[in-house]
Amino acid sequence: MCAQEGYTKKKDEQRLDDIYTELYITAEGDVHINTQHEVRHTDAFRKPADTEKPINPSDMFKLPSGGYKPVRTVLTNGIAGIGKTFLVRKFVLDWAEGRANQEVHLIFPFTFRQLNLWKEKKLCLDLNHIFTTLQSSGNTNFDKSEFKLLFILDGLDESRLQLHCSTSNIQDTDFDVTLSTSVDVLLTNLINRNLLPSARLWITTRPAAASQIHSDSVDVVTEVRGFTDPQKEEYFRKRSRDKEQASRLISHIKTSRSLHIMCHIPVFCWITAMVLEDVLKTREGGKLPRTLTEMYIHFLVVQSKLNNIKYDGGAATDPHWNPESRKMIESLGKLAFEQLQKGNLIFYESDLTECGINIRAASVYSGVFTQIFKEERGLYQDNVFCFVHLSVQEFLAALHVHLTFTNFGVNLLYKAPLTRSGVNTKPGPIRLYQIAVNEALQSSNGHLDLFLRFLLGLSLQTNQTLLRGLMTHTESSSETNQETVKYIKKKISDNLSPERSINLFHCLNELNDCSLVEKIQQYLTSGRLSRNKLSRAQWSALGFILLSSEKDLEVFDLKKYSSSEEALLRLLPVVKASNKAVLSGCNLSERSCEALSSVLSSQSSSLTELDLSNNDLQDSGVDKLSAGLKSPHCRLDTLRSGFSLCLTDGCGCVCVFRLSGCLITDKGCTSLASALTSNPSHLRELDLTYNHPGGSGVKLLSAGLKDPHWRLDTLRYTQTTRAPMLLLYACELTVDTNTVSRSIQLSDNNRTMTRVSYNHLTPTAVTGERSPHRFDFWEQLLCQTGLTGRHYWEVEWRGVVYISVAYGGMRRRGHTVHCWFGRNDQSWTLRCSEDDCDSVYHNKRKTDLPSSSSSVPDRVAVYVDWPAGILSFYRVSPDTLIHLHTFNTSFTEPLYPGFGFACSPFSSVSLSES
Ligand SMILES: Nc1ncnc2c1ncn2[C@@H]1O[C@H](COP(=O)(O)OP(=O)(O)OP(=O)(O)O)[C@@H](O)[C@H]1O
Repeated sequence: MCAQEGYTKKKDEQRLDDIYTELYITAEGDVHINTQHEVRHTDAFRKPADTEKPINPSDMFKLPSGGYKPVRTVLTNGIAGIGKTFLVRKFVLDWAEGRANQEVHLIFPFTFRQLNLWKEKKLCLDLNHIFTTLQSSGNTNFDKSEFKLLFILDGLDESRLQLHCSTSNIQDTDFDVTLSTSVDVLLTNLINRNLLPSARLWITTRPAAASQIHSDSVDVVTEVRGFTDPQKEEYFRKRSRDKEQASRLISHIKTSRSLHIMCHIPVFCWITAMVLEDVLKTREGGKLPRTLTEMYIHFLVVQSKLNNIKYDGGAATDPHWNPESRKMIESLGKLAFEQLQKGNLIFYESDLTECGINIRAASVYSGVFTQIFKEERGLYQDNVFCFVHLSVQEFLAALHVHLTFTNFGVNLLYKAPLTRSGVNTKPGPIRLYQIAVNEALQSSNGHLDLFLRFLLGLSLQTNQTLLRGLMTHTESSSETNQETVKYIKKKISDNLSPERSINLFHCLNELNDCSLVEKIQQYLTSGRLSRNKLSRAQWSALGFILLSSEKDLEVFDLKKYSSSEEALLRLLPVVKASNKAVLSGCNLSERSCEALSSVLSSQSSSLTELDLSNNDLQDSGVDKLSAGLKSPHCRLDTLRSGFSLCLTDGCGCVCVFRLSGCLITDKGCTSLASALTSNPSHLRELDLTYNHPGGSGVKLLSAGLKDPHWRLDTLRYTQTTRAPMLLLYACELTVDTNTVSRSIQLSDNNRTMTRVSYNHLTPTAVTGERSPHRFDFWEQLLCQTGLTGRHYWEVEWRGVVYISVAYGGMRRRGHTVHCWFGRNDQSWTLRCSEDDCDSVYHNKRKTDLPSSSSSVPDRVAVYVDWPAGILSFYRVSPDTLIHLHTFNTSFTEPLYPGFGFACSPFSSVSLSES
C-alpha cells in the first residue's frame, strides 16, 4: 500500500510501511460526544484507566477494560491531521498482509469523502451477492454468517449525508437489503445497528462532529493523540534518508518549545519537515515558525518557491511570488473557500471552472502545486479534485477571505444584501472577525474551526509580513486584534461546549494573546466548567494550548486550574515543561506520585522545584516518588517538606521538593534514604518538617548526612510543636448562645457544651426564645466571631462529636443535610468518637483517617489560615501536634468555629484556656 502524504507523484509511491510511524492511541474513559445526552456506561467505559495505557492499533476492537464482550462499533476521535486516516490505512494493510485481525474476513474501507459522492444516488447493497459467493452453503442470513465483516467509515466530520444517528430512540426496523436505497439510509441503519448488527464498524472523526452519533450506538471510544516525543523523532528519521539531516532537523525543532509541542500532530510534522528542509538549506538558525498559521504560511511560500524553480525555470533567489503564482493562489483560495462554505471537500471540473481555473490546465495546476492540490480518480471515473489535506483547504480558504478583504475591501463573510455595485459593503475588520467567530460557533460539526484559527492568525502583522508579495498591502492594527481578543473572551464566558471553548483558546493563541493562560485558569476555576465535565481529550487539549502558548511556564500552580488529581494527571506535560510546580493542597494521592516519579526520571523534564505539601501522599506515595529520585536523569537536589522556602544555590538545577503535612513516617524515610543511596549526587537539602518521621527514619537520613558520597548537607525534620502555635495564633472562642440547639447544655461559664436528651433537660439547658439563628434539628452550635486570619484553638472531647467550622450563612432550620456540619459546601468537620478521630467531612464527602494514637489525651487542635485556604486538624500530645488532616480550599466568607454532637448521650466538648 502506498502512502499519499502529499508527496510529489514519484514519492507517492512510497510504501506506507516505510513511512508509517507508530501513533499514540488511547481509550477514552467516557464518551464526550453528545454532552446533552446521558452517557451510556458500557463495560468499555466503566473502568476509567488509572493511567492512560496506549492501545495497539490491532487491538482496536478489544475492550480497553480487558473484558470479553464483543465490540461492534468503535468511534475514533482525533483532531485535524492527527493521523486517523493513516491509522485506518495501516490497520487495513496489516490485515491484508496477514499481520493482524485475521478473524475478520472482509474489510470495506470507506471515506465519507467518497461516500458524499453517492449522496442522493439510489444504491442496492451488493452484500447479497458477496455473501452467497462467500458462503458455499448458500446461507443468506448475514447475522448467522460465519464471516466477520468490518466496515470502516473514515472522516465523519467530512460527511455531507443526512445521517439520523444522534438520538437514542432509534427505531428497530427490518431492513431489506435487496431493495435499493440511498447511501444516507444505508449508513444510518448500519450505524444504528438495524443493518448487519453483527458486523464490526469503525468510524473516525474530528471531535466536533462526534455528536452526530449517539453514544448508545458506540461500544468503545478511542482517541488518536498523535506522536509522543520519541515518535516525533522516529517520524523525522524515517522520512529523511540522510541521517545527518534528520538529526539537524530534530535538534532544530527542539530549540522551540512550541514547535516541538506542535509536532505531536503528524500533519504538522509533515509540513514542518518540508519547511525546515528548505530553511536548513537556505539559512542556519533564524526564527522558527511558532503557530499553526505561521507554519502554513511558510509551507505556502516554500511550495511557491519550489514550483518556480521546478516548472518555471526560476532561481532560488527569485522573489517568492510572481504574477502567475499569485493568480493561482487566488483561484485556489476562492475554490477552497467557496467549497468549504458549501461543505464540499471534493470538487468537480465545473467547480474549478467557476473559480477561474482552466480545466485543461488543472493537471498543470495539480502538477505545479502537487502538494497543495491533488487530482483523484472519482468513483465514476469523473475527474475529481481535492486538497492534499483538509487543513490546507482550510488555510487557503482563510487566506482567500483575508486577501479579498485587504486587497479589495470586500468582506466575504458579510451576508448583507448586495450593494448596487454587486459587492458586499465593508463593515470593517473588527466585524469581519466577529462574524467569522459567530459562523464557526454556529457550525454543528465544527467545519469552520480551523478556518477561523487561520483567519485570525492572518490578521497579525508578523504573519502578513511573511506573505509579502502576495498581498498588495498589509492591514493589521493592534486595536482590531485587541477588540477581537475581547470578543472571543466574551464568547468563552458564554455557556459554550468545551470543544467550542477550546477552539477559541486556540484562536487566542494564534492572536498571541498573553492573557490566554489566565483565561484558561479562570475558565477552570470559575466553576462554570468543573473538572468532572472535561474529558481526558479536552484536558489534554488545554494542556497543549498552555504548552504552545507564548507565555513562559516558569511556575505551574495546579490550584489555578483545579485542585485535583485528575487535573494534575492530564496536565502532566505542562508540569514537565515548567521549572517550578506548586501542587500543594490539591488532594493528591499515591497515584500522582507515580506519575510525578516518571516526570522526575524523564530526561526532558525541566522541573527543578516541586511543592507537594499538604497532600496525603503517605509513605506509599513517597515510595513512588523515591523511584523517580533514584533515576540518573533526576535533577532534584533539594527535597523539602517544610513550609519554609529553599533558596537556590546559584548553580542552577536546584529543586525544591516540599512534602509538608504529607503523613510521612519512618517507612517513607526509608524509601527516601534508599533512593539517596542509589543516586546520592543530586539531593542537597531534605526537609521533612510537619511529618512524623520518628526516630529510626531520622536516624537513617542523618547517617546519610555524614556519608561523603551523599550530596545532602541539610536535613530538617522538626515535628509540629504546640508552643509556637499557642503563642502566635491562639484565639479565645465564645459560644453564640443564639445558635445553640435545645439539646445542648452549656456549663462552666459556657465553656463546656454537653449533649443531653430532652428528658434530661435542666433549667441550665438552652431554653431561649425561638431564634432564626438556632439549629432547630441538628444538635449543633456556632461560636461568635467570624475568623478571617490565622487562628488556633484546642478542645477536649468526650463521646461522639463533630469539631467544625462553618460560614455564617449555613442553614439552621430543618433536618436537611444543608444544616448538618460537613454535609454541605458551607462547613467542614472532624468526627471524633470515643478516643479516636476517624474521619473528616466536607460537602458530603467523607475522608477516612488512619487511626491516631489512643495514648494521647482526647484533645484536638484546629488551625485555620483563612487567607491561604488551610484548615488543619491535629491530635494534641503534650508538646507536639499529630497531624490528622488538612483541607485546602479558598475560603470566601468568615469562618465560625462550631461543634456538633451525635446521638450518644453526654457527648461533650470543652474549650481550652488559651
Ligand atoms: N502514523 C503516521 N506516520 C507518518 N505520517 C503520518 C502518520 N499519521 C499521519 N501522518 C502524516 O500526517 C498527515 C495527516 O494525517 P491524516 O490524514 O491521517 O490525519 P487525519 O487525522 O485523518 O486528519 P483530518 O481529520 O484532518 O482528516 C498525513 O498525510 C501524513 O503526512
